[in-house]
Amino acid sequence: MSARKTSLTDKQSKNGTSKYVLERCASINEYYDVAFKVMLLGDSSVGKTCVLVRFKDGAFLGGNFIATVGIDFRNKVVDVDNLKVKLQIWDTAGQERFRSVTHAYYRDAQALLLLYDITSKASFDNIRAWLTEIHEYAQKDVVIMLLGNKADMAAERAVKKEEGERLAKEYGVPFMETSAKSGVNVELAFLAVAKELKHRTTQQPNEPKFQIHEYIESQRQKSACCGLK
Ligand SMILES: Nc1nc2c(ncn2[C@@H]2O[C@H](COP(=O)(O)OP(=O)(O)OP(=O)(O)O)[C@@H](O)[C@H]2O)c(=O)[nH]1
Repeated sequence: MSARKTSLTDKQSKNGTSKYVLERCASINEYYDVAFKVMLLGDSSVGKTCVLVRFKDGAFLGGNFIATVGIDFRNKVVDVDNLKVKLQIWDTAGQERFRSVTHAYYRDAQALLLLYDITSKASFDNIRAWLTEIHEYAQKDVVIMLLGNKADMAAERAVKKEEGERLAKEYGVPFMETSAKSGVNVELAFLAVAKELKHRTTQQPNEPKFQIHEYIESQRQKSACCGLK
C-alpha cells in the first residue's frame, strides 16, 4: 500500500448530527429533514472508500490503493418520499490496527453496510467476525446490509453470489452485489437503507412496515427490465 487516506480527529468527529433529528435543518449548501449515520465496514481493500465515492460523486477511484487511516465521513442528501434525508456516511479503516478507533463509532450508527470483495475469499470468510463485532458494539436495532463488492471482476470471482445470499439469509440481512467501478447497485444499497431508516422514524402505528427485502427485489426487477443500473 503506497499512501494513506486522511482521518478525523476526535474533535472533528463530534461535529456529527444527532440521530433521528426530524426538523428542517440547513447548513451552507444542504437542506434536510432528517439525518442518519451510516457506517461502511469490512476488510481492508474491499472497496469501502470507492463505494462511498461512487455514491457521493458518481466517480470511480481507480489507480493505486490508498488505505484509510482511522475514520472519515461524507454527507449526501437524498430524496425519500418527498423528505430530504441526509446520510452522514462514515468510511472506516479496514486494517486490524484501527479496530479500536472504529469500535467507538459503531454505537452512533443507525445503519451499517458490511462489505466483502467477491474476488477475496478471506474477506468473505471474515464477515462472520465482523458480524460478531457489530453485535458487540453496535445498537441492537441497527440496520445491516451485506454487500459483495467488485462485481465487475467476474473473471477473478472467488465467492459465488449464492454464498453471499446464503450468509445474508442466515443472519436475516439484505444482500446485493455491487461494483464501485461500474456503479451497479451502489445507489440502490444506500437508498434502500435511507428508506428503511426514514420509515422507522416517521412510521405511524397503523401504517404497514417497510419491507427492505421486497423494496430491493422490486428495484432490481425494475432495473433488469429497463436496463438501468
Ligand atoms: N474492479 C474494481 N475495483 C475496485 C472496486 N472497488 C474498489 N476497487 C479497488 O480496490 C482497491 C481498494 O479500494 P478502497 O475503496 O480503497 O478499499 P477500502 O475498503 O476503503 O480499504 P481500507 O481503506 O484499507 O479499509 C482500490 O485499488 C480500488 O480501486 C470495484 O467495485 N471494482
